[in-house]
Amino acid sequence: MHTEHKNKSPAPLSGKALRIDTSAMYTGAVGAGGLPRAELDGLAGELARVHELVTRRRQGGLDAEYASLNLHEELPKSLTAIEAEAARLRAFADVVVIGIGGSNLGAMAVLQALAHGDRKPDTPRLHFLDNIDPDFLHDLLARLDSARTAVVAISKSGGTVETAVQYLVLRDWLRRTRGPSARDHQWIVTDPQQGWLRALARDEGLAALPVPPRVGGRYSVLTAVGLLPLAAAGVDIRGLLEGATASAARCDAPQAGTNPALEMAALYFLLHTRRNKRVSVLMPYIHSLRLFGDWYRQLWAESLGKRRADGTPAGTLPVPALGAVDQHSQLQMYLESPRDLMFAFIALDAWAHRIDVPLDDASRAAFPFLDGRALHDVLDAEFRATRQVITDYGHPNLTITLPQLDAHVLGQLIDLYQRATIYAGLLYGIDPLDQPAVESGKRLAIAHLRGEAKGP
Ligand SMILES: O=P(O)(O)OC[C@H]1O[C@H](O)[C@H](O)[C@@H](O)[C@@H]1O
Repeated sequence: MHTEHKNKSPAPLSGKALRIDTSAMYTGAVGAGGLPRAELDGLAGELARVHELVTRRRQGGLDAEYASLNLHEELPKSLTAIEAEAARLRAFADVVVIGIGGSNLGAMAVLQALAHGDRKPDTPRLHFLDNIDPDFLHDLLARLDSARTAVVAISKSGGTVETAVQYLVLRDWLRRTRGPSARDHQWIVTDPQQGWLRALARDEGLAALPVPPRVGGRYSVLTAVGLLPLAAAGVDIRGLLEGATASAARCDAPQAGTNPALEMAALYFLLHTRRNKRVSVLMPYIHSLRLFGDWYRQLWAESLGKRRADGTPAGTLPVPALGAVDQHSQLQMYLESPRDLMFAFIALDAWAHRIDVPLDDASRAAFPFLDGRALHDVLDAEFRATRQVITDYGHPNLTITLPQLDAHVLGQLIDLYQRATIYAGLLYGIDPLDQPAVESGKRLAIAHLRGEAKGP
């Protein structure tokens, strides 16, 4: 498979590692709203316990309870199969990817981050369908030529109703327009044994890839769920997994000082439970990480938004934001209204392109401070200024700096957040892998469709 990654010699891992600066999470930087370092030190025993739990629960590869933490080791075995299906998808001009929540947020985030919405040569256009919107779907179908369109239905459970209904519409469209060859335009990614989509793939002999049974949707971007559409779009999926591998190795220690995922989890947990910081804003200063915020929101919210054994709520409300855009939208409230916020910024060291601000005499007179500056200088100044005022207002914050934006670094970022989320769940004493409350809503929606629901 052609990938950028294979065409260049891999950079040394250390040079490509993302950096995490947590200094502004502490009282020294933000005053009473932050943590004294001693409080983190006081959690050392608890962190060692949680680390031990994770180590135990991830033993056994894909059969482990925490199989999602083993994907960087296990998925390389499946890459040949994933890449073979991706190569077949690349014969199409358009690929409609149907899936919702964990079954599409990761792929959308990675694609936006690495392709900026552009299409690489010889790759299909990807169209993601998650929400049900008859008008949107109507217009999409009106634009597509079924002869040149493939459909990929992705659902871990294989029965999510939003995904099922839209897949049925697309399948019907393919059957009406392509007849018996409609089959050759369909791909399924789902549980290897169970669910409606798996039975269908079996009965109709459709191309299908498995999602490891013990990997839940929001932890599945590094399985065929994310990797198949991403590989079809020409994303360096091996680079993603290598980045996750580097992060996993880095996040293996039982102490916060040498395990960034454990440290992040501990700081969020302590700031929530001891300083009442109930909202965690993720604010990249990288436009193409906008959808990464949506992926983070599901990961954090569904994993941690639960009741603890003593009845108190676990988890902070994840709020995705985007610099510099949200300086002009949310910053006022961040600064002056609630006192219950903490922030994670994501910044970038090396942009792929330099664009200078071209000044003539009149514009130089209006903006003398822009003389000799490039666009990234402007963004960087805004990032530093915003972080400074947020710090001055007493909000704890950390900064993750990406050396560059490529598949390897993104793989690190994904792994870091997945690990931190699981550690945080265990610190709260809840199960970071389930989502029981969501299931009751699903059951009720079905009752409404059956006409059996009692509510309004
Ligand atoms: O992948 P699926 O089984 O279709 O599930 C899609 C989504 O459905 C549910 O609402 C769950 O709460 C999510 O965690 C999941 O990602």
